[in-house]
Amino acid sequence: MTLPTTGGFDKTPGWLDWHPSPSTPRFRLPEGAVDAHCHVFGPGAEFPYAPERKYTPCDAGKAQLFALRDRLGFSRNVIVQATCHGDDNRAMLDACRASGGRARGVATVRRGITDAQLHELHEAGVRGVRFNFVKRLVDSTPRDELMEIAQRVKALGWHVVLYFEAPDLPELWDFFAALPTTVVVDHMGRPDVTRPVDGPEFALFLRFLREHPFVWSKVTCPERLSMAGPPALNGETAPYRDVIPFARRVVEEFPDRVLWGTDWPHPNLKDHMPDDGLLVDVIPRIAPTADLRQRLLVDNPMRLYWPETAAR
Ligand SMILES: O=C(O)c1cc(C(=O)O)oc(=O)c1
Repeated sequence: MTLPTTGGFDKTPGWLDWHPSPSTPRFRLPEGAVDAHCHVFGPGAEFPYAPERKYTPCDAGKAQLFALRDRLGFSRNVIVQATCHGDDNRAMLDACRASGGRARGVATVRRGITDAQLHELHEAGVRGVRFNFVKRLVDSTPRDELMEIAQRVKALGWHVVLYFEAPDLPELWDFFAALPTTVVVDHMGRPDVTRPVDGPEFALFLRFLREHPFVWSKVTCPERLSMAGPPALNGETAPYRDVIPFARRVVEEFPDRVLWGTDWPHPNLKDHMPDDGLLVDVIPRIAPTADLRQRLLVDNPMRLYWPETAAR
């Protein structure tokens, strides 16, 4: 068991480190399953955190990520650029390159990036860019710049990953709807799960998916969205009961446009750090049939990130 380092950086006060000894999941993942949302942090001594970051994490490097992948039973990872690295994609690219083709990436880029640099990212395994609208994580989201980037990456066959919170969807709707390529929403657009799953807020998110067939959703982060728990700790077999109906609704209505991921190493959790093995055991509760699980964990992420080898 290795404990996380920080590479000389001071962690944000109250920072929760990744779980040191996740349990082996009881649920057996289908062959070829993809963890389609995870991050690497540093290590800070090799890949320093960005000056403009809003938090300083513990290190969570590629070796730990690949060890977790193997322990949980995943075949592949999609590594999403974390905001603590700004638009310095080196840690994520290094992990993709070291994965032997088993990791693809989602980058953060700015307008000044050249075509040659974009091609370099593609060579390393990047297949998307992330636009972040969560105010506690980024300072600005210039829409003309984002639209320009979206147009450029469309030409490479990439998609756009969006991170926003449910109350902001009405205001962002038209901009999102105008994006020219496939769109993947992080963490179901962060619904308030104390509200009814049939209520107006989540209905708007479902309508957004229904009216825009190019929009996908990650059914991720019950540990982040849950208000009532119980947490995925100490062998709990039915954690995060309040989030399950939301994720299940999305999986059942849009089975070909959903992705699942661990969100390891779970940045900015305040309350508890989940046991990632127990988090994997949530999957059959949100995707109750083998067919839904095959699409969620294998077919959909393969189509988006490894289209050259996807079966269907
Ligand atoms: O909610 C968060 O704090 C969070 C942060 C990041 C990031 O810093 O990139 O990514 C996530 O998926 C979630």
